[in-house]
Amino acid sequence: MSDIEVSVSDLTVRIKNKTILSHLSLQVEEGSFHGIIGPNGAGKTTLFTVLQGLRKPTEGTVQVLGTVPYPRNVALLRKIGVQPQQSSFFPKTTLREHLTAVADIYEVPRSHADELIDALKLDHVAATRVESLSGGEQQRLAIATAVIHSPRLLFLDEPTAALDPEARHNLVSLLKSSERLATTIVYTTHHLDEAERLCSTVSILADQHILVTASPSRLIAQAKMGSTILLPNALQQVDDVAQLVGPDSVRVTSDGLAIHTTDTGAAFAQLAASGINTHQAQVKDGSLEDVYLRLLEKDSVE
Ligand SMILES: Nc1ncnc2c1ncn2[C@@H]1O[C@H](COP(=O)(O)OP(=O)(O)OP(=O)(O)O)[C@@H](O)[C@H]1O
Repeated sequence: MSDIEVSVSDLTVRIKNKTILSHLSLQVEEGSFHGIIGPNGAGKTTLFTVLQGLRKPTEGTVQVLGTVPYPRNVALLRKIGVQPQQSSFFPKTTLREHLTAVADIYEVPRSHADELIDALKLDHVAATRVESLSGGEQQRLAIATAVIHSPRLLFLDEPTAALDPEARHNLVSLLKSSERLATTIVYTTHHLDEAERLCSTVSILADQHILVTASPSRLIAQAKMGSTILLPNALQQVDDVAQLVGPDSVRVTSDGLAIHTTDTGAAFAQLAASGINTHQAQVKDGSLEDVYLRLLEKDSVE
């Protein structure tokens, strides 16, 4: 069994008499890529500030790498990595000068800067001033800054926010080879496709606490979401299909008939036996986004 790198038990955070987090519990295992996902204002950043020792818990216990992060613990700071805001880069320096200065502050060899420039594909802009970098390059520099001292645990708060699709794709591919960055990564995102691709474990934060923690595949399997079969050439047979699978399981979409099923094999056999046109049919399995939306819907009803 892996060690627990972050352990939060019954955490409540109140800011100016407003309860932001209430009775929240969370465990992050060593070696995991742990995503915290939740709606805007759910308290993800607040949770990060508590884990990083920037905010005192109102109630509950928090341990990070076996120690209490608040009040700020210098020994712990050397073992964790936090991506800085772009406004925290040293002004007027080039990318390489910035990273070298951070290496000096942490008293690690300056060669770390060059290794990260290479690993994060920043060679072509190493001599560019930090304020002239593109959004994607600044985001990669922020990650390099966070990991230059080889932290065990890395916190990334929406690292791919505000990136164009190509820059986001490139950063996600980089994060996927995360063993270069840190042993354990805790990150937040609003891109659920990205979380499904990257995370070994996902926690859903809503209604002031963690609703569920599991691997994306387990969450999808447990939710028994079923699959959607898209039939682009069967629009004229909508009545026959509705009779066959039930009217609640079929929808007319601009791309064709969409059938919801929990047994794709049986559904195809049934459609073929009834002469439904299955030419160019596509199957889409349930996604983390489907599970998330369903959970939040249920949570708001309860
Ligand atoms: N210093 C503060 N004073 C007052 N309210 C605060 C403070 N910090 C956070 N909050 C409130 O706490 C709630 C949670 O904010 P937080 O930034 O942690 O959410 P989040 O999940 O990170 O949101 P997002 O996904 O939009 O970034 C919000 O309602 C926010 O307004």
